[in-house]
Amino acid sequence: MTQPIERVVIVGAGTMGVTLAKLMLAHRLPVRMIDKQATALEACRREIERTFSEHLAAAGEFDVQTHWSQEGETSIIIESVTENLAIKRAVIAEAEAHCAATTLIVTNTSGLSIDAIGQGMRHPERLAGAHFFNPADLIPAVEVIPGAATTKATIHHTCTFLTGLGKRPAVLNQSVPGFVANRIQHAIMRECLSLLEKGVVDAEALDEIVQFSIGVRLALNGPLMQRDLNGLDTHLNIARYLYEDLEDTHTPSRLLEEYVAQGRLGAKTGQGFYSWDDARIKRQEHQTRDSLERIIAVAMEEKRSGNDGER
Ligand SMILES: NC(=O)c1ccc[n+]([C@@H]2O[C@H](COP(=O)([O-])OP(=O)(O)OC[C@H]3O[C@@H](n4cnc5c(N)ncnc54)[C@H](O)[C@@H]3O)[C@@H](O)[C@H]2O)c1
Repeated sequence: MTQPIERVVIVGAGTMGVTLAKLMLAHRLPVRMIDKQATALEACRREIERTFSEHLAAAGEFDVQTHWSQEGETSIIIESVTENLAIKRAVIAEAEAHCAATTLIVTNTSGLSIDAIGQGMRHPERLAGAHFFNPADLIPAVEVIPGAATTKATIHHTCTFLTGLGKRPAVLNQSVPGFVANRIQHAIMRECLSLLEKGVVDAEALDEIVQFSIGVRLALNGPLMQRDLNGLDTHLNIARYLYEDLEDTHTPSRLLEEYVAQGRLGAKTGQGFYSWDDARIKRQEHQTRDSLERIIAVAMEEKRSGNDGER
């Protein structure tokens, strides 16, 4: 990136938009937040002021708008609205109408097709997926996804921007539904739900097994490096007898459908796999953020000290 970034325009002041704004502001990038809901913008402003002090917002580095303004060429636009193709397309069309032909536009979709989101764009070559993880100001990885029309220069620009934010961009070769992280997360959850449905294990025991075995190992090594260390012949021997027994349903689990139909949505409704009250939620949120920071620091230190999977 040769020119300094004039402003980062974040569209969608929801869960992700707020942590994206924190990330940009922590790196001293001016932020404009756009959301059609004034209440979402107010909540976002309050959270930003709480985090960075009122001084920052007053200095004009952060502003909020319900409508678009014309943006300069060196702004970057991050689309982070509701995960709905029609809404995202409409937002991208508005973005294109309010920026220069070369302005970088990235979408934070969790797994919708980049080509489908970019359909109808005048300049689809400057659209890329940049899938952040929640909270975006903390989690290092960002999946970078090209569409069929995305140029190499756009991917390079996206990665340079992300690296400048202290992120670890990882580029996919093509866009597939769910990209990499959500495909793997859902493959794991499909098996977890199947094990619960079959009564093989209870929720507490399942979480205990996964967290303190695969979980702690994955914090330090990706699954492929971990398997290299374990031996691929051993993995193959297990795969030969196990796969015929693994869950391979093409529809969401019955248990999950039932829970959601009953309003059992997890912490936000007080009941999911576990029971939740406000105190437990607060404790967990605080503990998770604090612990994540420490785990990330350990994982980064491991990488720095040479455990980086040279091929
Ligand atoms: N929540 C996560 O853990 C997570 C993680 C990674 C990526 N994502 C992705 O990030 C995106 C946003 O997710 P979220 O969890 O922040 O959603 P959210 O529902 O919390 O927020 C979405 C915001 O978009 C706004 N919006 C909707 N239509 C709009 C429009 N036309 N113009 C302007 N604003 C509009 C809504 O008012 C709302 O404030 C989604 O694509 C989601 O898949 C979410």
